[in-house]
Amino acid sequence: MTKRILVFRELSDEQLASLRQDFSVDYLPDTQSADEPAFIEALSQAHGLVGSSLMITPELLDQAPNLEAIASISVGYDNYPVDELTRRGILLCNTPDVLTETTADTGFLLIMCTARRAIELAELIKQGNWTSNIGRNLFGTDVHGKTLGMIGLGRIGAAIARRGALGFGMNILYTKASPKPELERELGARRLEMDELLAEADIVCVTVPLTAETEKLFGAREFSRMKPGAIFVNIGRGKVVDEAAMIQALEDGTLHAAGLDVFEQEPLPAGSPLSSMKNVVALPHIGSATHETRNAMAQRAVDNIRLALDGKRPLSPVNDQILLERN
Ligand SMILES: NC(=O)C1=CN([C@@H]2O[C@H](COP(=O)(O)OP(=O)(O)OC[C@H]3O[C@@H](n4cnc5c(N)ncnc54)[C@H](OP(=O)(O)O)[C@@H]3O)[C@@H](O)[C@H]2O)C=CC1
Ligand SMILES: O=CC(=O)O
Repeated sequence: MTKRILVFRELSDEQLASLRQDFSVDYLPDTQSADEPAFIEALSQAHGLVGSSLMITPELLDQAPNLEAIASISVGYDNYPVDELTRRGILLCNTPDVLTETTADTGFLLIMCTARRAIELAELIKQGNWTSNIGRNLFGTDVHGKTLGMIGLGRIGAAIARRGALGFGMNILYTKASPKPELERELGARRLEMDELLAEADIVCVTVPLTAETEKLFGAREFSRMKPGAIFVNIGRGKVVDEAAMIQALEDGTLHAAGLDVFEQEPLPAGSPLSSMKNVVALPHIGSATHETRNAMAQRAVDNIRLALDGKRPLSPVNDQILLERN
């Protein structure tokens, strides 16, 4: 029997053709919500799913009696009910590593743009308002030589810290990660308690995944413990931060500026104060959004789903206890 795959994000022609050689493929790359009838119809037949960003609920899984594997085109998997997938024997795969450096570039872009007020000052020119020399009121702050506090020091966190330490001579602090002796040697990184890090860091950068433990990890209390003039960057997930508390901290000056690629609700709702605050650089979740990296992520997902549906070990399984139980 030919297995069916529902692909709900764009793949290259070559990737799609390679899947079509061996599987029956339903291709719905423009799916915006898992409620769409065409998606539900294809889901009811699917043995495999390939896509990203849809909230997959247990109720939705009830409508997928044949489902064996999901290949997410993302490294984060907070939109999947992992325990429920495992209970049902459905293998979940993600795309670690291939997006690490690109996402770290975006993290550093946020650090640079926020500290040097690059977007705000570029707008000055676009709006025809560069009429005299820039004065102190528009100066930024240095990045080189400053202290970078990493919340999470996994793949992406380490890649950002490396840019900071080796490229910009920054001091690296970290918390919310197990000890990393190699990075401590390579980068001179120091592991501190959260409050100690907040008191020392000039720039705080969030790279932890969204989990039950990290949800609203950052709130009014944490912002109030940051150094005056410090900058906050979030490249992890929006819900790790209490967004209302962050807006309040930005408004009352507790927090100097923020660089954000992720938000509590995405797309950012029209009218969110974050879309118009001068001391905020907000990007539309573009951490990994380059041609090269999105293609590599899609290829990883294609490879993962093929291996999983062939009964082999995928390249990057999330709930690989299923594979152990099978053997
Ligand atoms: N903005 C964007 O476009 C993108 C955002 N992301 C986000 O970045 C996150 C991190 O990716 P990546 O660096 O590859 O992941 P890793 O798993 O390599 O790193 C996660 C880091 O967070 C730490 N951590 C702290 N608390 C927890 C917890 N409760 N559960 C799990 N980890 C915890 C880990 O600690 P330890 O070192 O002890 O394991 C680790 O240092 C993704 O999950 C995703 O949410 C990813 C890609 C693009
Ligand atoms: O947010 C992106 C991801 O890959 O996770």
